[in-house]
Amino acid sequence: MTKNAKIYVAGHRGLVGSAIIENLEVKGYSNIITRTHKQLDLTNQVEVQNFFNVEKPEYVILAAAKVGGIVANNVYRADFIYENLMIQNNVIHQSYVNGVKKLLFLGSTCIYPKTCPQPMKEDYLLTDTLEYTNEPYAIAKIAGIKMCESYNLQYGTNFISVMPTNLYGPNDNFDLEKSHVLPALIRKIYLAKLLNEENLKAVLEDTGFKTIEEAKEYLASFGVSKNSVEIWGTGKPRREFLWSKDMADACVFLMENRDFKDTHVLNQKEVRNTHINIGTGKDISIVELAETIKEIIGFKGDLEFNADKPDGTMKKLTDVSKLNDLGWKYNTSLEDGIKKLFKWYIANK
Ligand SMILES: NC(=O)C1=CN([C@@H]2O[C@H](COP(=O)(O)OP(=O)(O)OC[C@H]3O[C@@H](n4cnc5c(N)ncnc54)[C@H](OP(=O)(O)O)[C@@H]3O)[C@@H](O)[C@H]2O)C=CC1
Ligand SMILES: C[C@H]1O[C@H](OP(=O)(O)OP(=O)(O)OC[C@H]2O[C@@H](n3cnc4c(=O)[nH]c(N)nc43)[C@H](O)[C@@H]2O)[C@@H](O)[C@@H](O)C1=O
Repeated sequence: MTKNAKIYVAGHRGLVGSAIIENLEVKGYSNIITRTHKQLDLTNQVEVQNFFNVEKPEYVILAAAKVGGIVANNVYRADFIYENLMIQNNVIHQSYVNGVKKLLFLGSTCIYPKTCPQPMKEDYLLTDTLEYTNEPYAIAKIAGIKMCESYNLQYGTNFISVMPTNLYGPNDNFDLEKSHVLPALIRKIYLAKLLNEENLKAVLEDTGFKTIEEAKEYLASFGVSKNSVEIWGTGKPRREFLWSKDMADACVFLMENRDFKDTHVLNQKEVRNTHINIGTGKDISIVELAETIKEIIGFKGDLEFNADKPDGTMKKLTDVSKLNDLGWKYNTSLEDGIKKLFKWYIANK
């Protein structure tokens, strides 16, 4: 990629897209194009076709998607499969039609089987059944990988699929129902601390309610009170977390250094080199994560585990040897990342 190459970053206001824009700008890329969801609905085939016809991007980073935590995935199952399939079908196909030189598609580690051997190697894709809570989303993501693979094989395109582990960072979603665990716990534990300190003005500012009774009732429905915070599930599942800016650095590194034109077929049926994991290679239990966040925020109350909420996959740890062998490693420790995100939340909420 030359520094003035025309690069379209889809989903530039999101957690991943915003980090990718920042990384590209720091590295000197000067011709980045973006559209908000309102300006260009990527589920709309005609709008996407017109956009590509007019703009003719040379490179595409597809970070736009319907994204959410375990409960959002489980409840809004139809939206997750429909919107993700439509977005990726439109963008990947128009990238082929318009001669895009390289496209990066973002999948997720939920594409691997529910009881996958750990750490999860790229080759474990489609070796067993998926975790049910996020099956529609995972199936859409697998379709995206297979679409890139198929276009590479049939049309000689250079479409790269990456499978990032659980991400967190600036512009994360802090919604108490729909977000992922890390931002959810930062916000819940912070609000419990504010209640505990009787800092009611800050509670109202954060929640947007007019009266403290309304705010307390709302927070109680998510298990947040001055003495305790509810943690979904048993706390036993293990997750691997990567700081979004490290993830963005890995994506740009791959755009600059990796060709997926060499996707190849083994024995006429087995395909290798279709996607690559992005992670740290280190995991932590949800109990340990909650304790760490509690310590960083300075909340003295209890953590209460609600086993009526889903645990999801019990362990998701990526094998990152492929990426490490290419010369990329993560930078930010989980503790530093949580401190930075808490600071970001206070400044931007
Ligand atoms: N967050 C995580 O832990 C992980 C994320 N990923 C993947 O990374 C990618 C980015 O996720 P993340 O940054 O977290 O998600 P966010 O929800 O933070 O951002 C998603 C972006 O997509 C845009 N978008 C959604 N629907 C449409 C649409 N129909 N048309 C146009 N734009 C749309 C949104 O635009 P707007 O803001 O304008 O609504 C938003 O900018 C996804 O593919 C996701 O699967 C993979 C692994 C983990
Ligand atoms: C990125 C990834 O994200 C999702 O999968 P997930 O890893 O299960 O994501 P999660 O962050 O929501 O939960 C992780 C664990 O944490 C527990 N947990 C405790 N307390 C809260 C809590 O308050 N909120 C949330 N969200 N989870 C909580 C929760 O019960 C679970 O055991 C998928 O959408 C999937 O498709 C995907 O790709």
